[in-house]
Amino acid sequence: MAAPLSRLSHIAFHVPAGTGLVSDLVDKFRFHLFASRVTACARQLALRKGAAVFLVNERLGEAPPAHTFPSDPTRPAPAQQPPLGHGDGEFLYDVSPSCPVSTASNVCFEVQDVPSISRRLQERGCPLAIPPTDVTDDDGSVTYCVVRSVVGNVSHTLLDRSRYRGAFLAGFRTAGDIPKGPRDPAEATHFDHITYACSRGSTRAVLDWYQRCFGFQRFVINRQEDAAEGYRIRGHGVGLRLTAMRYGKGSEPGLADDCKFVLAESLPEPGKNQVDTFLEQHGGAGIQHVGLYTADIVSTARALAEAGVQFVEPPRAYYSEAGKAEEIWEAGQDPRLLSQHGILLDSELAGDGEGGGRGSSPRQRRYLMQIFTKPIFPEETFFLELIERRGAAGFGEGNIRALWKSVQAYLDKE
Ligand SMILES: O=C(O)C(=O)Cc1ccc(O)cc1
Repeated sequence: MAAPLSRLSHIAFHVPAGTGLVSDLVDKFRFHLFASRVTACARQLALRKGAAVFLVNERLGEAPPAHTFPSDPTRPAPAQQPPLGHGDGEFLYDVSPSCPVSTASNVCFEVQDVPSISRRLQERGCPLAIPPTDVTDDDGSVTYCVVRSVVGNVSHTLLDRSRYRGAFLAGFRTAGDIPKGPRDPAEATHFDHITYACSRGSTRAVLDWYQRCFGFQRFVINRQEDAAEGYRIRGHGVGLRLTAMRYGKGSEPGLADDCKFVLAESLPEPGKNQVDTFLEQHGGAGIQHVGLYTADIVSTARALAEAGVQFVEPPRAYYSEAGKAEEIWEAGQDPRLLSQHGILLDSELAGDGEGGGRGSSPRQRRYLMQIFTKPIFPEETFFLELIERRGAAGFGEGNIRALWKSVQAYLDKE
């Protein structure tokens, strides 16, 4: 049996110190800092928005080799004593990704039994980057291990925090204020999906690895999808193969236990290509973007834009394309409002894709709305997305083409 995952815990970034990611997440994306760990060589900050948690790992100064820290007397003493069970030289609960640029490189899952999962992974030929390790502080203990995936620099930390009472993980201190007051207009509730930019021809191996190791199941994201080839979108400058998988059973779209994984591979087409641009500038495959779920995309997009988040602009013709305004009205939305904020809408009739059919009448329109930020690092690599699903579990061709064109326009300008 593959190793069962209970739920997504957080997604970790690795960035050089002083990149401004933490201040952007707090000031622009309205995440709340809630836990921190600082040593002489690393700063680790945990930020939350609803159930979506990012851990930002910043390397401070020169890093000691893993095996000499923390006992090497020639190294400066850590500012905050690392707790027992320190697995890696710099970053607790993670390995340093070999990546020359800022990157989102760890998707961390909660599991029930780390030692038994570690054994199963090793039996399946997956060597562990960090073997089962206990970390203890005054609030209890956490057990974790780290496995490197077959996608570029992506690792997975698997952790059990059932014996931990603190705000985040053992070794971290509580930081920041719990937000009070009225509902946040910039609300987002959880991670909807994580999209990997994969190298050409690697999709099958990635699917097989996640299925073998963690029991992920492929799911169909669009009716036009081919069982063997995935969902191919080609022509008019777009060349993309999408394939999706999930680790849970799949629930109603919009629930927090339903984070999906999307594999994006480029197909040969003339012109610049956002997946290949990512691979080039990131130095290999990795997490290209993360979709943050919101129940009210218009308010969230408005509040984030007012706070300084930069979104890519949809192609000028998007809202005036034949039938687009009608499609938006039929979905119960206002095309003027969506165009004002640059939000894309794609609808499907029941029967398209695989998800969302439960409880909907046979001709009911299901749809999703999306908006994409510009890359958040200096390179054209990682970006964030806001997504609101109204019954649609997959991804529509219209939005993907529009996103592709807007990103291309943005890349061409750079
Ligand atoms: O629409 C989404 O959020 C996807 O995840 C599909 C996708 C994946 C990669 C791209 O470069 C563009 C679109």
